[in-house]
Amino acid sequence: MITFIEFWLSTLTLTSGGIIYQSITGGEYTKLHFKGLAAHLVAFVAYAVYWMILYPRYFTPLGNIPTPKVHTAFPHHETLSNTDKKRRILTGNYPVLFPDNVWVPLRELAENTPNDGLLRIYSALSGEALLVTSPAAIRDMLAVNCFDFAHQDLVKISIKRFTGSNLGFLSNDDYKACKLYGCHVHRKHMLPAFTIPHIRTLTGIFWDKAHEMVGCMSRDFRADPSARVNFREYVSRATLDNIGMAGMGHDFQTLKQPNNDLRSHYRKLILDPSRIFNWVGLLSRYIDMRLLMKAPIKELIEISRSADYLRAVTGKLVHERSEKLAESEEHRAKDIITVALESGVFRESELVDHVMTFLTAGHESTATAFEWTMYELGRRHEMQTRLRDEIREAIGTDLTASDVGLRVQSIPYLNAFCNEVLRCYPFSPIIVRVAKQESVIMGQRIPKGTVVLYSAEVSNHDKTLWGPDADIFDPERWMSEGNAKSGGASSNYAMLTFGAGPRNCIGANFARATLECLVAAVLSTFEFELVNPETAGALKFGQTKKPAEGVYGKLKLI
Ligand code: HEM
Repeated sequence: MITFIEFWLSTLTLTSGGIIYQSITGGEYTKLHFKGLAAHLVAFVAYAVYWMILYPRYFTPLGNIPTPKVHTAFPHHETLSNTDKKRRILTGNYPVLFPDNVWVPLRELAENTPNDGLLRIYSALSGEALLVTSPAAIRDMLAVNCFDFAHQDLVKISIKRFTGSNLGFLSNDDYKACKLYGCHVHRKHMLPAFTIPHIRTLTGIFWDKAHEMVGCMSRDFRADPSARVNFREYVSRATLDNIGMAGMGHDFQTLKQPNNDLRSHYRKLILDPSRIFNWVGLLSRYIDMRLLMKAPIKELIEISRSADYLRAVTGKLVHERSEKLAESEEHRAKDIITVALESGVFRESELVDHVMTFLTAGHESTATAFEWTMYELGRRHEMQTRLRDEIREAIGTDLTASDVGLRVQSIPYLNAFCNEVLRCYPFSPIIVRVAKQESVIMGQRIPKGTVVLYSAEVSNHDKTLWGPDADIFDPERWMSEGNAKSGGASSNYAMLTFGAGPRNCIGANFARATLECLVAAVLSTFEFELVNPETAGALKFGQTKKPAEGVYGKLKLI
């Protein structure tokens, strides 16, 4: 349906077009023209006043839910009184229109505003959203009523342009619309490829890629032992090649050829968030995303071109996989696409969508987890030494043995360390959903259209769930008896790095196993310390939790 702003813009264009036409042709402006313009102005002001001032105070159906009365402040504002920090019409509970990392102030708001599991938050132009904070509320949103909450159109439409109708963005509506198979069926038939037993069969691939990455690092190190190493540069290639091999049995070879076409297109698609999307995001509240995405903006055009390139490559690979299936290669580890093809459920075009999703969802997220692991290890030498000793004891000295990848998976301290990194550095610290139909969370009616958020950053650091040391990086919490899976948290909904419920991350086991191989490969070959300990932890602007400048290490071969 056409939005108010779209209607307003069209009629404004007609009215002002009339005036311009009259002035060009020498015709007379009528009073009616100017009354029309004035009416537009009044309608716009009334619209803005209602939604930005009156609605949040008097008309919202969520008015009984607690909301912070203040906006979070920059550090230099700490001396301001609460009156000076009052929630603002333009920036809501945030200090600026577009905070660099929106989850940082969100955590402060959640910790300082007493609530029973639901919190009302206001953002740019007083946009309203609910944050679920307690395990009971998270369970209702992500498990009990999970299909009532879909991704925002902004995310769906922009990502769907290159991933097609992928797993993550299918909602109940899509399910009904899908003539042949629905998302539940897709996920069900994709799941066997992501179970722990099947991931164990892929660990040989994960290890080979990790080992190859370390080979590249060693070669560069020998060429210049004093060089500082940017871990991102290596790991982003390793994880891309890894998904190519484990996903489709195809080596993208970006470790061997860092600047090949595939990688440069991929970088355009994923690695460079642009501030322009802040504005696209805001406008999408008022104007249909499909119109916005057609805007002739350079970044959008380039993204579309790169998406087309990657889809063409993926399409070709899926087709080759499908033909090869007839030849049956029982002796080899089965890549994800082969497992999916064997189910007989998927069309080739659907598999292209899924592979594009795996590339999008799985590559950068895993690479970033590895960067944060290097960041923590580089600052904690005793932990680095302990981890190295345990890794070397478990895998021995023959790093080319066929079962190294598998042995890496059962090193308790490595599991614990990686879990702690994933807890403290969730790649998607905040996930935004929209109620596609009326729903209920903890007995509270949630009207259709309500924006509902869950935040791994908030929940993963919640002291009521994790204990008073929730802010401290401590792998030991995963080592005590019975805590290997829970980290000692008091709820199954305390750790949200991979989401929760039926639509959680399908690739969580894949990501964990890959990460552990990458870390083990580096530590079994090098000792290292951080070159930039003061700045490596600074966050990159955007929706994901990434180091801004990269984590740089000074290596020493062992
Ligand atoms: C450290 C690495 C990773 C992190 C932190 C991560 C995080 C997440 C999160 C939070 C979600 C749920 C989003 C929501 O609630 O809407 C998700 C969904 C998803 N992830 Fe991951 N992910 C990672 C790695 C991977 C990998 C390696 C793959 C595939 C190879 C993958 C594939 C997917 C897919 C397909 C979905 C959508 C699932 C569905 O809706 O049915 N992810 N991921």
